[in-house]
Amino acid sequence: MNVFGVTGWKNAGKTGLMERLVAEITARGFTVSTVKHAHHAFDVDQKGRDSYRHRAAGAHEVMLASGKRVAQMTELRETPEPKLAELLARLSPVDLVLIEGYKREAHPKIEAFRQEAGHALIAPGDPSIRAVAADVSLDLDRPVFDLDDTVAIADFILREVGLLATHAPEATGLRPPPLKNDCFALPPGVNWTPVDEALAELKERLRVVVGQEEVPLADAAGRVLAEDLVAKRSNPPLPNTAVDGYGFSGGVPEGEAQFPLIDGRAAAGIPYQGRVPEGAAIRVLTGAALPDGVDTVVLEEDCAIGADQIAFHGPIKQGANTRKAGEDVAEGEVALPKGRVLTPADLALASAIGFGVLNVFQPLRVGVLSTGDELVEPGESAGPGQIFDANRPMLLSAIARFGYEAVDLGRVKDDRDGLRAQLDAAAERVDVILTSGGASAGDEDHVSALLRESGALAEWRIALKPGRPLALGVWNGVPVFGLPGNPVAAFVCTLIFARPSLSKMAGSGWVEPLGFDLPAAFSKRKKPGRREFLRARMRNGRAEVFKSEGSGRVSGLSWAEGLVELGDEGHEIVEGDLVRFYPYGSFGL
Ligand SMILES: Nc1nc2c(c(=O)[nH]1)N[C@H]1C(S)=C(S)[C@@H](COP(=O)(O)OP(=O)(O)OC[C@H]3O[C@@H](n4cnc5c(N)ncnc54)[C@H](O)[C@@H]3O)O[C@H]1N2
Ligand code: MOO
Repeated sequence: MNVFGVTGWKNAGKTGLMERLVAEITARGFTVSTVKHAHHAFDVDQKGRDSYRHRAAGAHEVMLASGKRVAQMTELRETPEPKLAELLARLSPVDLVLIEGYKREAHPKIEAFRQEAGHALIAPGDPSIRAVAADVSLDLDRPVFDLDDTVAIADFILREVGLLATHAPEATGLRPPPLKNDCFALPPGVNWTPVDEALAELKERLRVVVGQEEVPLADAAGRVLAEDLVAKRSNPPLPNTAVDGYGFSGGVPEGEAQFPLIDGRAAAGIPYQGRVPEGAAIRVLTGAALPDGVDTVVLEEDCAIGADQIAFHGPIKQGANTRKAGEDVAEGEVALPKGRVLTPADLALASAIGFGVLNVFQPLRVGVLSTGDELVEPGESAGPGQIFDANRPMLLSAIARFGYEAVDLGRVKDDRDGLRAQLDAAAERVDVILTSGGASAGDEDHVSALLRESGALAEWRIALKPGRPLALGVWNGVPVFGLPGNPVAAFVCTLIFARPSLSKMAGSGWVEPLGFDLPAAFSKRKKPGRREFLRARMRNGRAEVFKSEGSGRVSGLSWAEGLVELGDEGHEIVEGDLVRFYPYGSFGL
């Protein structure tokens, strides 16, 4: 049963909060029960009443019933107070049990807090307190709600116990709270952030931003498991035969062997009901559950088969040609971990262990927006100073390849109000926004300016080529990756920074590309202090790089089949030296 507590000191507003929560949550269509811990000698009965007299006379339990309600009182007398778990077990099933008091029990709770009551907060020393409902603002490592904001508190509790996903009227699913504004803030004083440091910051600060939903198994390929998949059933469920042949009990020594055949057979899905006597054999077909009295099978090709007996040459080991129950997966075993991106083979496994529906994360919706006065749509007519939007189709298709829902947010001019309106609208529709252009600090770099204005920008100047200016911010709770405008820089930043970040936000955890070392087919001198990615491809076992490193040269991205990474330190690469190559496929493309 889902359980959530309301705790707090005396006069902190617990009972009022309980009352409002019960009203709010039942109004949303859930059934709610409550448990309250009271002081020692509480009594709901009154002296002189019939029920009181029954008790006083020594009854163990007194049940009082009418057409409207039933009350059951248990006199504990000398027996110890029942534990909370025992009390919960007595309640009829409901969607949620709210518990008032029971501070020391480990169930998740919200703490009610009123400043004027004059007590210290319990939350800092008690991890079971998941949030605080207070009449003042507090600086805490947990969510703090206004004590009177019953709607938000109810949302929080329902989300915590997993009820928002299935019952929310909008059916938007279980949605975690938005990311905090400061989630991309860089430590003060940092100017050029090394790539690894930037990645470590993102890995540390980002978390899952999507809700959960249930989907039929057949539609689950590519989706992200939202919980460990625990085998409901062993695979195989019963010991069975791996071949078509004849089953009997025990091993057979070297030499000729004969077994009388009994009537009947065992086939997959059609078990043999009786017991096979010791010394006799029975016809079995691949996949059939082993009948009682059978633990070994001889292949039919190895047998001479008569009307009522078989003969073959031993030896045959006991257990030969059979599969043990659960030899593949045992019931209760975690077959696939939470966060797994489901493959076709995983669907076979999930089905084999008893699942028809899977609890997955809702798809991450990633919006892509291009910025720049100079941009026109691909294929349209372009003036002399105009260029075709190359980034948007590239980024949208990369997002789709990563397995997310790519949302085309179009183009926006270098105009702050227009961009603001676009971001506002986008934040309603998507979980993450990727913009390109306007990320550095020029007069027309409105993305960084706006994010700065919203107070949630970290302009990361990354020690990276290409892709130096990366503006990270949070717009109305939605993370924004302000990618550089140059297509090569936008692409590299997407693969190196956005991809693992998106994976973490989508529930599939931080991912790292798998590269390998190849002898260079080029030579190059590189200064220390920043990492470089070169457009590259593998030919004849060596890494070739594109003839130019220009960050606007789209043709090189297309020519390449991957990236060569040159580390932060200085390099003097000559042909034949090993360099690290990452095929595009290792980035999920
Ligand atoms: N004074 C400085 N100038 C620049 C710096 C710097 O540090 N100081 N950094 C340079 C680097 S490195 C890059 S990368 C770019 C990134 O600048 P922005 O993100 O502000 O991008 P824009 O200026 O808007 O555009 C740069 C370039 O890319 C073209 N572009 C933009 N969007 C698209 C698109 N959707 N499709 C195709 N091409 C696009 C745009 O026309 C520009 O040519 O800043 C350098 N400058
Ligand atoms: O990021 Mo810029 O493209 O390094 O040239």
